[in-house]
Amino acid sequence: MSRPAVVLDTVLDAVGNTPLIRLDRLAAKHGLKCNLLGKLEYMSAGGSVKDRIAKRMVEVAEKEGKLIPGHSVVIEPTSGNTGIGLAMACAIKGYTVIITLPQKMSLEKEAALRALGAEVVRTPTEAAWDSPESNIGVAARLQREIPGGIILDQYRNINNPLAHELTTGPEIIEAVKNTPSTAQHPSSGKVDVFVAGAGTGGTISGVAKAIKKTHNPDCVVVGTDPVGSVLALPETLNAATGSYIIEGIGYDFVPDVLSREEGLIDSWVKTSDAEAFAAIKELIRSEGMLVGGSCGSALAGAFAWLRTGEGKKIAETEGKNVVVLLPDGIRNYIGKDWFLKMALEAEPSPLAQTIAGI
Ligand SMILES: C=C(NCc1c(COP(=O)(O)O)cnc(C)c1O)C(=O)O
Repeated sequence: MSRPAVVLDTVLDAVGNTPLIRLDRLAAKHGLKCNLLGKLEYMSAGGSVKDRIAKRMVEVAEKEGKLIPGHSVVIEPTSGNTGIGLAMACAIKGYTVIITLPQKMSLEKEAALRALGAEVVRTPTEAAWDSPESNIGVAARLQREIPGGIILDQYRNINNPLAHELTTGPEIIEAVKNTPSTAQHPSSGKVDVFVAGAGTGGTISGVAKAIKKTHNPDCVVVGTDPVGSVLALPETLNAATGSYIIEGIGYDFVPDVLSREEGLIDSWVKTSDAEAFAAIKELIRSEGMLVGGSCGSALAGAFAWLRTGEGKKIAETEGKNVVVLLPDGIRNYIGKDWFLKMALEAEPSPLAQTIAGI
């Protein structure tokens, strides 16, 4: 998996190719006999899984003649990470970029966007997706009014899920296939379960297609969706309403790129902020991975699915490979109250007491 030791042309050549890492300590804490593996997307150049779609959407738009250097203004509604990926590409390629970003999203993401040269327009978090005030509505107005304005549109653009069908999925498959089964780490040699959260749904849809079409049609794909979002199926799962703090996942509409065809996403699990924060704390502490909020949602959803029914059987079977997509890292949230509370809250430890006594 490690990158070839060659000089890369630009940072865009360092997008993706992220590691798939065993979460053995965490699996043991949860009594899992199966393999729990984390796809660590904060190791991508821009810091998240969304780098991949940003790179592909820009490169395809250029090939199609839709992006003209010195003329085009890239405008995108985003919860931040897609924007960072786009701003990274635009910084290199010389396009102006405007990002519409709901107030809820972190200042850290806004700072990264502005450092990359993007203009950032904040929009009300509570605005419905189809209202003129939403980040989608404001982006549409800016595109109409600004000469050369173009929205690459992660919610409809087929290059969103395609980026994952062509890169994220194959990387996961290759990593599992290339890792031999050993006495210490028995492996089925297949991706038996894939768990991911959904925002646009591009990641879970694209990876699921790659795995089921080219590798293991029997892989169980599990989507996780925050309480308050409407992406899960059956719809009855979405009865509870309300807001949530975790960024990047869940919506009040179903994006076009979220594939809902029969047999692609097999199950959905609803997750709460509290479950996500607890899972992040465990993951950081057990595995040393400096992950972001939605990683906790995906992990909490995985643990919930592995506790019941078919999931329980998988959990109790040595060698089964359960892959969890971990979308970004703490860089995006390091100053957020929820993160500071989780990281700094006093936990009486003998060592702390010893230190205090010195
Ligand atoms: C939609 C956007 N982000 C998706 C995202 C997701 C979901 O990825 P999707 O492929 O969009 O379903 C999960 N976690 C984080 C931290 C994310 O940023 C965005 O950045 O505009």
